[in-house]
Amino acid sequence: MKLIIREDANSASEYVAQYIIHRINDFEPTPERPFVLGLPTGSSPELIYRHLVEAYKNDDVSFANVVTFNMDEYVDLPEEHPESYHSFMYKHFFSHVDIKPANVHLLNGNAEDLVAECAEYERKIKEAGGIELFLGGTGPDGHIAFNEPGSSLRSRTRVATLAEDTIRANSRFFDNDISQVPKQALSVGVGTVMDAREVILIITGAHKAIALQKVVEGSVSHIWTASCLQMHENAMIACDDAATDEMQVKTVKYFRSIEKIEQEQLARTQLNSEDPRLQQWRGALKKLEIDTSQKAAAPANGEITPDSMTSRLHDSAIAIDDMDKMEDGLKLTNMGSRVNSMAM
Ligand SMILES: N[C@@H]1[C@@H](O)[C@H](O)[C@@H](COP(=O)(O)O)O[C@@H]1O
Repeated sequence: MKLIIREDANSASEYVAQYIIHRINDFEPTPERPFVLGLPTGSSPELIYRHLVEAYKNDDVSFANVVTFNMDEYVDLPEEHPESYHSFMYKHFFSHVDIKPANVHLLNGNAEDLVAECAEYERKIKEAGGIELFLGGTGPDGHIAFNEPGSSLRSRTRVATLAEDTIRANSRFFDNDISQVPKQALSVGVGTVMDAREVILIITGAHKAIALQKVVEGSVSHIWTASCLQMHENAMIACDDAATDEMQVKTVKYFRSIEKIEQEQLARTQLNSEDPRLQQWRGALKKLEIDTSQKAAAPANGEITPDSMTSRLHDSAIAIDDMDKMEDGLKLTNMGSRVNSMAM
């Protein structure tokens, strides 16, 4: 599992949005081979949707060949209700991008036969070739989708009953009136999420700190269902500083160091592949010869001073055959300043 930590919710969300954009663009989806994206609702992903919409408006990404499957929907709440997940998705995302309505999939919490609706949803996911990337959030009790504490880690799409904590947390969307919050929902299962080829969770805010700690540092458990990610081979959690409040400093440092090393490696790879001047420098270095016969004699007292080192460097005649043909900035004497300017 990867843990990406950013200063605040906005930068964590921006990171996730950029990541999704790269994944879609690299995939080069077509109508025959669409990118299949799993999507969540909730306040945490709102900022991600805002960044995705902005990127679409800037022509950085298209959703024309993206197929989506949402995680969950309340049971018995009319689709047009402002707090239904149908309304949420159109309000924050679908209405603002070029996604084709036929490519959007949301569970129907008003279906006559809810069990058949769930089975059909699983069938459609399979028919679409499985989910390439499932984006999710988590509740303060560590649930993923509506897989409340105690849900089987192999569960599939089904009717789920909301836990007291979730009803209380979601009452903020229903005039803080617990009695208005639906008590059941249709939800993809933990197993459905785990089948995705990649899973990303966004977890932000100090109120999610215990959940994040349990999910990352605790054991895999059906009580904190998002901990299932520990068993996924391609999972990432993006969080803000506040959400790491309950984690061990050692864990936070470790995940930060992984990201730092990856960034350094990436910068090096980009430098190698993109800068033709570096290739030129490499080619020249291969021809580097050191003529030790011309080295200055060691001082009688054997002491090596900065002065004697400088003269040795000159005398030892580092020869680069085509040095004259190189751009000035690439000559060894000038490399120090170049490396900094090329590194980022
Ligand atoms: N079923 C949804 C979850 O999928 C979501 O992750 C959670 C967190 O929501 P928020 O981001 O608003 O805290 O809310 C609901 O319970």
